[in-house]
Amino acid sequence: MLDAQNLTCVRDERVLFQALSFTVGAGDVVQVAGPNGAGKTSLLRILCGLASMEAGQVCWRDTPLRRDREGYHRELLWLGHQPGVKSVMTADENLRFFHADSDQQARWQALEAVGLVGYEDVPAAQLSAGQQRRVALARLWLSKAPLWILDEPFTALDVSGVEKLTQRFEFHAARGGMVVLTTHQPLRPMSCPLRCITLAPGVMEEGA
Ligand SMILES: Nc1ncnc2c1ncn2[C@@H]1O[C@H](COP(=O)(O)OP(=O)(O)OP(=O)(O)O)[C@@H](O)[C@H]1O
Repeated sequence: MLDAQNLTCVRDERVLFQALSFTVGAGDVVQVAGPNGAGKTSLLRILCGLASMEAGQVCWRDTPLRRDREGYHRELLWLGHQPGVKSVMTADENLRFFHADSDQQARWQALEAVGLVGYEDVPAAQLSAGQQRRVALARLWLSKAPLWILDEPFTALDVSGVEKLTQRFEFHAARGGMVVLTTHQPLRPMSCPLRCITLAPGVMEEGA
């Protein structure tokens, strides 16, 4: 469904990756790994159509992104490595901002799923770093997008937060969803196919 074809990315005259190809199919979870500066965020932003590349193309459902960006973005949920919440808004208002068609019950259930019962009406600025991250991640319980591209979603999460999120990935994949994520920590064995693409200077590997 998501098809990365011969991607080459150069930043500051340095080749981050070259002729990188892979596909992400229904039910796949793909981890992009590599040391700081290897190009993980750059790759994710290219996959989202948010950054340029020197060569290659990304296709979604056999169509190059440049031909139907709007259609692609309707099927994509992208969470960058910042907490991704608006600090003056409450947790509930943040979810309503991104999912205007959601009802309050669904939003509160999403907040409950990420362990934020009792924090629905608290401004994000008054939440801890991990709680702010959980507000952003609550979108994964509201979104109907089949493709999730997530940059370091585990950042600032405690052990229970990591486990809730991992279970959510398994749930999503079991329904034919797809997840592409970066993380510096190993993922536990999952009930769905998990692949790893490792970026490192001069190395590009794909492994199980
Ligand atoms: N817009 C840009 N302009 C110039 N250089 C950039 C740009 N974006 C990224 N880079 C450079 O590309 C390299 C890769 O950055 P990137 O953020 O993709 O790495 P990363 O693997 O996600 O790193 P980290 O694990 O630290 O998050 C870095 O050296 C960075 O300075």
